[in-house]
Amino acid sequence: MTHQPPGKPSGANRQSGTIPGKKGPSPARRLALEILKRVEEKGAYSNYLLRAVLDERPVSDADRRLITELVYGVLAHRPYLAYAVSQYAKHAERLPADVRRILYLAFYQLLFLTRIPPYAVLSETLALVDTAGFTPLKKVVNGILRTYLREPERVRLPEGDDPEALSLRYGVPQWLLEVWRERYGDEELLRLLATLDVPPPLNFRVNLLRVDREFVRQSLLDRGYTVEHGRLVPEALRLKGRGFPPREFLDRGWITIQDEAAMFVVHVLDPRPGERILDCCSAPGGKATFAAERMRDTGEVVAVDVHESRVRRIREEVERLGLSIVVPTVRDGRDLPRAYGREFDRVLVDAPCSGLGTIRRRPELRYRHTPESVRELAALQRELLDAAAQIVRPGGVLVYSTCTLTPDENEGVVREVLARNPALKLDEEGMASFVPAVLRKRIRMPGTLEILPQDLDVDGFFIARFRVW
Ligand SMILES: C[S@@+](CC[C@H](N)C(=O)[O-])C[C@H]1O[C@@H](n2cnc3c(N)ncnc32)[C@H](O)[C@@H]1O
Repeated sequence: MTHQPPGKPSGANRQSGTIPGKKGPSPARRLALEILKRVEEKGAYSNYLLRAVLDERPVSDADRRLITELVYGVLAHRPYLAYAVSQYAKHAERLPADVRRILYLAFYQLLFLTRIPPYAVLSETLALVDTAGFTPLKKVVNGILRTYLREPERVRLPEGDDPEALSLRYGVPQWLLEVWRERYGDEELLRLLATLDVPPPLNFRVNLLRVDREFVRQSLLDRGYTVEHGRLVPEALRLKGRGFPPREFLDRGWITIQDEAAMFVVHVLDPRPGERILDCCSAPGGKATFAAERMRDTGEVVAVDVHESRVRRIREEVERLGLSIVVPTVRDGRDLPRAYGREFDRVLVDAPCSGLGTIRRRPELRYRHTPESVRELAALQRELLDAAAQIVRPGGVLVYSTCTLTPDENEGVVREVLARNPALKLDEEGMASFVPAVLRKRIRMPGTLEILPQDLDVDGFFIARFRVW
């Protein structure tokens, strides 16, 4: 996703004339279009959908990489691509949504993936217009692309650091840029944007109940993977680039794909063997199952989620990992005090949030949220925390985490919940004991921690650790 200035097309690409595109489009472009449509129209998460599609369709490694690059790139740079298309099409907004998507795919390749020759982009795009059922619009699309090839200088990446330029250059909405600039200042904001603009490593944890981390690392090295140790937790490994670990490692329950900052949340919760833990928003079970692994599968982890279909995912994960102490439970987290007394040693509220710390993996989130949706999520998070605080045993631990970077959620929620729950205290010492030196500067409110992607190349996360008295 690194930005490159629009490339000048070669002479061969400037010729106009017959419309290419007699062959069918490559499977990569067809699948990329299908995924983009489902993300935009059905609200699917791009990272889950990509993984599912790539799992079920037989595509080559090269195509996997291209599909991933196209889907993430188009989702991340939609405003810039829309602006680029509008420079060559008078009424682009009147084109059917699928044809616009096809044009975004084309312009993403022309502007960002300059290794793909423009004539290949042209013929692939026209073939895609055909198979998508828009043959009558082939001439229009051909005209738009050929005009670009003749006059590429009409579209320019804006320079300068004003919000409009940054927004187009990095694909982050202006309201969010303002929030981040106010919170982090100019320098840190630019570091954050630069990090969000490059593909993240793929992190996963090793199930130490089944296999040793070094064994997994060595097995991957033997198969030609570039694999490193994690930087925050001892169970973590990371793959460089957009590679994916072998399917059988997952099937055998050896590993679980999870960002390292998410793993770190479980370290801060610090569940111990034999304890009773409740995870109040737990699907698909990433943290609940990690808690069980760290508890050596003794004690109990009640894994609650409000969505039945998502609780099914927890069950599948529990089975895959061979765990016995996780109890998947369908319930609204706000109703917990009706079902339980003050009986849990530790409770985790890994709350539904705007997810803006994960936009490298789910680029679409940046355009799904607004200041209003953030405020609504913050209100839900407060309710969930209020309820969770009532089922922690006296002296027990409550952890609140999100994978987002907005102060209305996160610190804003902590402040309000503290103000109305005298039984809750931020656990400043406990939190500090988990935080490595490199992250100490991110403790703004003692007892809480904000992790930024540029710190350790992980997702952006917020974690607060409370004691309940
Ligand atoms: C950030 S995700 C949890 C991720 C999970 N902890 C993990 O590590 O795999 C938030 C979850 O909250 C659930 N959720 C949303 N509203 C809820 C509510 N009122 N009560 C319980 N769960 C809720 C969503 O279904 C979603 O699965």
